[in-house]
Amino acid sequence: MNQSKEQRILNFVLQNAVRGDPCSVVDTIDKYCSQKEWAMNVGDEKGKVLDKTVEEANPSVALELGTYCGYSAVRISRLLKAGARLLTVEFNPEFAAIAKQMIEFAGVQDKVKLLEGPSEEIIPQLKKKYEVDTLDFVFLDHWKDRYTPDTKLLQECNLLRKGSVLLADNVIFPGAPDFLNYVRKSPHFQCTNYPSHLEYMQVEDAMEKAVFLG
Ligand SMILES: Nc1ncnc2c1ncn2CCCCCNC(=O)c1cc(-c2ccc(F)cc2)cc(O)c1O
Ligand SMILES: [Mg+2]
Repeated sequence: MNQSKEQRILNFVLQNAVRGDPCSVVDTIDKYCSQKEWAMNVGDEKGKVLDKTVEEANPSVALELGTYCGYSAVRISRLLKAGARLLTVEFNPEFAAIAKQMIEFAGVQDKVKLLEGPSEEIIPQLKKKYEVDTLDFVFLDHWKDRYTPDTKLLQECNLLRKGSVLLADNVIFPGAPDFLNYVRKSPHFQCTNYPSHLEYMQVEDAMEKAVFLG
């Protein structure tokens, strides 16, 4: 049975990156996906915006919606302080299996907890089952039409506190127009737009930061 693209990406990392070195894993995925096969990792240009936002937030507890191959989970967790943790949610079992291996190869498995399932099921479990009080940082990179309902769900579940930082990928392409509308119109969020480009392409894209005001 021939391999999936995600399996080919993982194999390229296992053969070319340095085990235990998250930066080399990130760079190796970018090399493969810019030269061989496009894939929907956040990529290096938007990845630099992600890095700056994570460093500014300096989260103790971070959530990622949409793990895919683990590129942004490795990218985020390499910046976390000692004792901080990233919970990353993946719906697709094949992607989750690839991401688990990617995270372990990068050596960040002690900082990252991979949760398999749909975000709408996992979010309501975060407090009781995963011992989360509130989230300091949330990276939205899953189905674009889930950004708004899941943001509302995070609020309803009291998972946000004054200063919690949401960062959303792809608000231009593929686009998340209702999310932009929702957070920009809401008195509970302070929004900032970061124009960029779709990963590995010259297509316009952007990230949106929405800080919860309480
Ligand atoms: N826990 C959960 N709950 C719900 N859905 C969940 C989930 N966990 C995962 N998913 C399911 C998300 C599937 C991937 C989401 N990301 C995307 O769909 C995405 C697509 C593009 C793209 C751009 C140009 C093109 F021509 C084609 C595609 C680029 C991106 O940066 C993207 O992030
Ligand atoms: Mg994305």
